[in-house]
Amino acid sequence: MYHVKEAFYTLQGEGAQAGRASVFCRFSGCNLWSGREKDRSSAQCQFCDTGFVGTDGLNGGRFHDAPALAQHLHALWPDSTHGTPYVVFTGGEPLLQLDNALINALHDSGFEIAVETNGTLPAPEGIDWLCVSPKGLNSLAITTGQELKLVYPQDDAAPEAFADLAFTHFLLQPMDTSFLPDASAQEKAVSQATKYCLNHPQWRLSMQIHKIAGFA
Ligand SMILES: C[S@@+](CC[C@H](N)C(=O)[O-])C[C@H]1O[C@@H](n2cnc3c(N)ncnc32)[C@H](O)[C@@H]1O
Ligand SMILES: Nc1nc2[nH]cc(C(=O)O)c2c(=O)[nH]1
Ligand code: SF4
Ligand SMILES: [Mg+2]
Repeated sequence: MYHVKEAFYTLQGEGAQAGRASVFCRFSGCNLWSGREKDRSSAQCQFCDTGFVGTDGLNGGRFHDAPALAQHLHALWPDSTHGTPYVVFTGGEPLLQLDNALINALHDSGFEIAVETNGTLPAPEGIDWLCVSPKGLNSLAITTGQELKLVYPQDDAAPEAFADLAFTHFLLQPMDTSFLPDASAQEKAVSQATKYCLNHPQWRLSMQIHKIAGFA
């Protein structure tokens, strides 16, 4: 059984694939936060910008098997004659639920598969684009992939700790603090990330373009 908070068709807003048409599948649940505000200050990840509790979002629900979820996601892709269908599994933490059966079912229906993960859990084989986004002191179970996208700044996770890992792309994403107690940290995060990328050209700036442009 797969628990999906929401699923929708949009443009990837972050990272090296920003701007690409994508079906997003947001799984319910995370291993670093319950998703409840009362637990945020004691969570292992405290800056999350996402709601992932339950299955009540747009196109969300409980799916009994991989073919059922694959069919549900395929129906959200608008045009099977042009371009390669692209699905982004996110959450919550998608590696709590994504398995070989679902990867095979999506590949069978022609999808290229991307994953956004906190990197603390092992990944199944067959993911085409793996984006790891480290969270504080939580140790990484995944140290290779296409993209290392670090939310910046984080007290316990400096870019230097990840710069030698085997990723193709390295991105710094300014922390969105607009919903946190210190909302004014936002502007500072953008200027600090910009400065870091200028001084360390291995790293690229990742702005969250869906928030700037106002889409999901
Ligand atoms: C909501 S997470 C879900 C996937 C996975 N649990 C993870 O943390 O990578 C999706 C992406 O949003 C990023 N993110 C979460 N909160 C953020 C914030 N306040 N500002 C900027 N990026 C954030 C995460 O680092 C991750 O790259
Ligand atoms: N457009 C858009 N791009 C995204 N990239 C990563 C997202 C996420 O929440 O994982 C996200 C999202 O929620 N929306
Ligand atoms: S690990 Fe990802 S989904 Fe979990 S709380 Fe942190 S940002 Fe949110
Ligand atoms: Mg998001």
